[in-house]
Amino acid sequence: MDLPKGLAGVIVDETEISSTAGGKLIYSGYPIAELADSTYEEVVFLLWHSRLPMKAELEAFRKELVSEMVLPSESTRLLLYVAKEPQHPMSILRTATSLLGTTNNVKQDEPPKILAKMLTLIASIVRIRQGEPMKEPDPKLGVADNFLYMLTGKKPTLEHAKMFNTVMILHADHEFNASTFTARVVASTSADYYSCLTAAVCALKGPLHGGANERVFRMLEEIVDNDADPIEYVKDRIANKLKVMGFGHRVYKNGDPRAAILRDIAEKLAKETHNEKYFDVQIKIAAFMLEEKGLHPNVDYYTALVYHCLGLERDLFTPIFAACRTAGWLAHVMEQRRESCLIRPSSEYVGPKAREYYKDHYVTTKGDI
Ligand SMILES: CC(=O)SCCNC(=O)CCNC(=O)[C@H](O)C(C)(C)COP(=O)(O)OP(=O)(O)OC[C@H]1O[C@@H](n2cnc3c(N)ncnc32)[C@H](O)[C@@H]1OP(=O)(O)O
Ligand SMILES: O=C([O-])CC(=O)C(=O)O
Repeated sequence: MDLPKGLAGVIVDETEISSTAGGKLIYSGYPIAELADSTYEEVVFLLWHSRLPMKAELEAFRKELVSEMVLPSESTRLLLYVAKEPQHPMSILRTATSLLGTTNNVKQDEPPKILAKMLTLIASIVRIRQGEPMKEPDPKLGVADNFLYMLTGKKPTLEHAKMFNTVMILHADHEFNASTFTARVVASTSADYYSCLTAAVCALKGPLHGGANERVFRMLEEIVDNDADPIEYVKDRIANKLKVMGFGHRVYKNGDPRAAILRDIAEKLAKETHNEKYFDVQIKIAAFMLEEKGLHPNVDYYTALVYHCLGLERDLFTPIFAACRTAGWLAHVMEQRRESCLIRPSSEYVGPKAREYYKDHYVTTKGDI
């Protein structure tokens, strides 16, 4: 049977949350380029309620999210223990997400609290690692602004906050990507929110999915630090059958609509923070990949440089992606729960047939008796 590998192109269910049909990304009907100027909380509201919030609703939602950006003391205590270990922050996040679901006072939490606490978890991992005290959220700021503040310990400028809002919005959802689908499978068994999110974090961690952004910047550093020729570097990877991280996409074969927006932000920030050397390398590699392989940059490619220019360390890039995508994961978990239908596909068995155990067992154990 000719099966589509990795479920490529297979429509497994309906969703009202987002669509990539025709290579265009929309959240609940709105084109991503229009939403990019919004705030993260407005977009989260849209993803969760299928409509834009009224002014008062939005302000109440912002306040609720920001006020919940503190961790229960049990989580902080355990996090202090786990986050001190020299592990990748994505591994710590995996454990910490699960941990969040075991502390009694958040067990029954609803999505706004869970989202706020996921952002705080990631900021806490950073602050603990740096041996710095946690910053309290500023009740006057928005969610993305506060998240950036808590990550870096510095109040962001208006322009940086706006850029970070855009990045968070662009990462908030992407229909049935691998981590979201994972969350939906877990949700379909009626498991709790934290089980769904822990599973989603695990799926996002891999380099073919969310783990690519960190590897993009590792590549840029290797090239710049060694004064290497970017094209020779990439040619070498391709000759060795290695992927060039940040390129290609399962659904966008003619370009990722988010990449153009992110490219502009990366260019502006690179100029402002004197990181043009990385941006120049990115432009050269992007031109080569298109020309030679017909592959376009995906969402991870320019985001890596944006995060670097905002002062964020390379191994935080994927956890920050997880923070942004938590909004989408929760939207899909809620939608899947409403459906209340177990996801359990079928497979075609291609292993050996019609074997006889007693006969084979006699043969395999004969020599041992
Ligand atoms: C948030 C996100 O998850 S966005 C994706 C982030 N991941 C990355 O950036 C990792 C690099 N990219 C990839 O591994 C892939 O492009 C994926 C996994 C994202 C998409 O994979 P698929 O849709 O299955 O495409 P597939 O892997 O079949 O690629 C088709 C062809 O392009 C090649 N190709 C695809 N991406 C790349 C790449 N980044 N570098 C080099 N070659 C590539 C494949 O080797 C394959 O070539 P072949 O036909 O000669 O075997
Ligand atoms: O949709 C996908 O396959 C990958 C993803 O999560 C994204 O591009 O945001």
